This record gives sequence, structure tokens and C-alpha cells, in this order.
Amino acid sequence: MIAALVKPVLYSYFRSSCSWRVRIALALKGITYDQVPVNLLKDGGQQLAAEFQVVNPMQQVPALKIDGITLSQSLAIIEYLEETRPNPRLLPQDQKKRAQVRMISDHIVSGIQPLQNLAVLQRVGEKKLEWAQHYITNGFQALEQILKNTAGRYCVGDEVSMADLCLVPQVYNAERYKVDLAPYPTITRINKTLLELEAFQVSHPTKQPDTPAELRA
Ligand SMILES: O=C(O)/C=C\C(=O)CC(=O)CC(=O)O
Repeated sequence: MIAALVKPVLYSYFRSSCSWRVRIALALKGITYDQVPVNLLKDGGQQLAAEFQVVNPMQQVPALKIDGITLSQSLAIIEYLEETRPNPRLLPQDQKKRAQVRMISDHIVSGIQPLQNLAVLQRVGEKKLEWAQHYITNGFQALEQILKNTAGRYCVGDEVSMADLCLVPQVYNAERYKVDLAPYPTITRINKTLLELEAFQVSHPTKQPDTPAELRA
């Protein structure tokens, strides 16, 4: 019980899409937390420092200290928040919809983002823009088809779910890597609708404690 009284601590980087997913979950569920910024570019990458390796041996953000444990991997964090702080719900009650939410989340979290993350692009070198565009485009072509069957107002039906927490940061990355979004009207429509919600705005990369002044909104 004592642990629950201690404010959670999020290790985060303002434009890490994986950190943003967790920030949206925390905002939606009304959980107040402290942030420890981990700059992925500064000092050769602060995530690689020995002191952060203790927090997350994978040397990636996000990580969340909560209830006396330290968690990494955004979906594991979001599922823990869901189980311990169930309101508002981020996984639908209906089993088929819940499976669809997990399918779309995994599609982005395993099938797109890891192929265009910083560590991969740093090894790809000068072709990195083309590389990122290729994997985001591939993933979005499939995702557009999937969403045509699952979406209502949001990714799955009309309730905001974990899938939406994955979608918006991935669209942000697509824009960052100059992917043409015109072929994906469903993705674009859902993204725009979600960005009107306060939880998606307060957690946005342009509004974080570690956002550089020139990128602040
Ligand atoms: O360029 C930088 O500022 C460093 C890293 C990131 O933003 C994070 C990523 O590229 C991975 C991702 O979140 O998809």
C-alpha cells in the first residue's frame, strides 16, 4: 500500500514514440507522475549510460517505476496500468474487440516501430530516410486495410483503446520521416480525431519538460 502512495516516475524522451504511448495512458487514467528525461542523442545517448542500464537493461525508453517495481516495454506498462487502474478502460470488454486492439497494437509496436527506431537507423546510415519510409509505408498499407474493418470513431469501434495510443505516435513518426499519408484516409482521420483529445495533447512531444525550446508548441 505504501508503494501506491509514491508518485510513479517515467523515464522518457520527448519524441520517443514508445514513451508517448505511455504518457497518453497516464494522462487518460489521470495518474500524476514525475518525469526523468533520458536524452537519446546527448552524451552519445543517455540511455546507454551505466546508471540507466540498471533501470532498463535494454537501454531504451520508456521505463516506469510504479508500485515498487520498475517496468519497461510500453505495452507491458500500459497493460499493468489497465489492470491496476482500470478507469477509463483501454481494453474493450468484448473479447473479439480486445483481440483486435492487441492485434493493431502489436502490428505497430512489433511490426513497424522497431524497424525504424533510432538504434536501427543509426546502423543503416545514409539511407535512413528511405529505410524508415519503406517500413512505415509497408505497415500503413496493411494497417489501413485492417482499420477499414475494425474502426468506428477510433481504431476499434468508438472507444479509445490501447491501439489508439500506438497509432498517434506512429503517425507522428511517419510525418517526421515525410511519408505521404494521402493513401491512408482511415489512419489520417482517426489520428486527427484523437489529437483533439486532451490526453493526446498534454502528452505530445512538443509539450514535454525535455522538449527543446525551438520545438515547443
Ligand atoms: O531522433 C531523435 O531525436 C532520437 C530518437 C527518437 O526520436 C526516437 C526514435 O527515433 C524512435 C521512435 O520513437 O520511434
